[in-house]
Amino acid sequence: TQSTRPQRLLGAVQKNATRGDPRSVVKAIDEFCRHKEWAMNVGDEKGCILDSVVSELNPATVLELGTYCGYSTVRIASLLPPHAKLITLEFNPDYAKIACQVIAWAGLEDKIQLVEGSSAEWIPKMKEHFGVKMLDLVFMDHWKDDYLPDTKLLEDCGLLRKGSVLLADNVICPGSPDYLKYVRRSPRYKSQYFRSHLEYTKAEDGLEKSVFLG
Ligand SMILES: O=C(NCCO)c1cc(-c2ccc(F)cc2)cc(O)c1O
Ligand SMILES: [Mg+2]
Repeated sequence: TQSTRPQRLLGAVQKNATRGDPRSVVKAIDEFCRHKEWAMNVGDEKGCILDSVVSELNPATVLELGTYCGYSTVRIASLLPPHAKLITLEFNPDYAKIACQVIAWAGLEDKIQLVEGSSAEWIPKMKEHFGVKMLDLVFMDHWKDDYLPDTKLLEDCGLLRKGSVLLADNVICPGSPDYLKYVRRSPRYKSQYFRSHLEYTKAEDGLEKSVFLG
C-alpha cells in the first residue's frame, strides 16, 4: 500500500536525524521538504521568527493548535525552560500518529502533551483536564477559519492574561482575514506582523504576533 507524505517525512527523520537531538530533527524535516516533498510545516524561515518569539517570552505554558507532523512542536519545546509544558492539539489522527513518533525521536516526550481532538472540544477543558491556569503563548497553525472563533473561545475560557501572546502562522497564505482584522482592530490586543515567506517557497506569508492586553 502507498505511504503517505507524513509517513515519508517521518522516514526522513528516522534516517537522517539523531535520536534525542531536536535540532537535527528540525534540520532533517526542512531538508526533506526543501529537496524532496513540500509539506506544510512552519519551515526554517518563519521558524526562526517563532524561535525568537519563544526565546524572548520564555513561556511556562504553551498551547499549539495544529500539530501536523510535530515540526513546530519540536522547535518550540526545544527552547522551553526545564519545567515548562507544551500542549499541542491535532484533529487529524493520521497526523497525530506521525507527530507522536517525531516528538519521540527528538526525545521531547516529557515536555509535550499531544492531544488528538478538536480545539473547540479541548480549549474549554484546558483548566480542569490539564491543570492549566493561564497560557503564556498560543501558536496558531490549524484550520485558518478556526483562528478567530478559537481566539474568542480562549478569551471566554479565561485562558489569556495580560501579556499572553498569540502567534499565528499563515496570516497571508492561505490567510485568515477575519482573524487579522479582529486582532489588529481590537483594543484588547497589541498586534505586529512579521513578514516572511510561505514555507520552502518564494510566496509571501507571515506571522502575526498579538499580545493580549487584558
Ligand atoms: O492548512 C494548514 N494547516 C492546518 C492543517 O494542518 C496549512 C496550509 C498551508 C498551505 C497549503 C497549501 C498551499 F498551497 C499553501 C499553504 C500552509 C500552512 O503553513 C498550513 O499550516
Ligand atoms: Mg502553517
